[in-house]
Amino acid sequence: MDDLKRILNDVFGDSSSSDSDDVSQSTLGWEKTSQINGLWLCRHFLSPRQQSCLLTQIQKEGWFNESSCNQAMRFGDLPGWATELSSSIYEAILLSNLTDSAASGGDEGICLFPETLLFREPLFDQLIVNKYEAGEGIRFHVDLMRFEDGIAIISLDSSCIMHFSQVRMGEENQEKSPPMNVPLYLTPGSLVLMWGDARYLWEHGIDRRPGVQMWEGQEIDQKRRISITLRRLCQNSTP
Ligand SMILES: O=C(O)CCC(=O)C(=O)O
Ligand SMILES: [Fe+2]
Repeated sequence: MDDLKRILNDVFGDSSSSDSDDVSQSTLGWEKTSQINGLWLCRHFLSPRQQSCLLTQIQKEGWFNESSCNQAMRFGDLPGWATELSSSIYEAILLSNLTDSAASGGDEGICLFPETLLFREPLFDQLIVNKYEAGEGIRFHVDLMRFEDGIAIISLDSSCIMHFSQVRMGEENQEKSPPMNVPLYLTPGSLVLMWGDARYLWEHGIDRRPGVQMWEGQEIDQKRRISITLRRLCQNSTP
């Protein structure tokens, strides 16, 4: 129990400290997307204070000083704040596996992140920070094969809908039925974990053109959005 408390304090701070808006164990819930294996969302992974700390760190990097620059990439040694973020993700998964019986048990269908991925070292060695202005998104894609399985995405600043669409294997299938499309509502401070089917058999994309970002009949207010994607390069790949 003491170990759990220590991990909780390491990840989210001491609940008796003044940072009372930080997310605590009781609010850290994981949602599984029922249609897609290997896709998990933790809606309240970062508190507002943690989000603004991260945004300050990103601003300090100076990557987006030029308005024409909307993406920064790092390989190998990541900035300290990204390494800390990676540790928080690791510890949050480990903790949830320990405390939430629904997420444990080693069955890949219901586990948050397979242990073979969780216990690799380092967990992540590649970072992409994307900056999207209102109306900007990212086309449907499967992340490049030079990255291993097991990807984490943090959303900051503005909400969006990420859509997942089944990868089409052959033309024959394409004529039969439209691909299944699954929307995922990403709020600031949320964490997405993507592995297995979600990483290889589904494309993901974000279309933020006016009129497209609809959720429960309402259009989402589009502002600047920052995302942090953490991945690991395949061992035989060069950056
Ligand atoms: O911005 C996002 O939330 C996703 C980014 C992404 O899919 C990528 O960089 O491959
Ligand atoms: Fe991606």
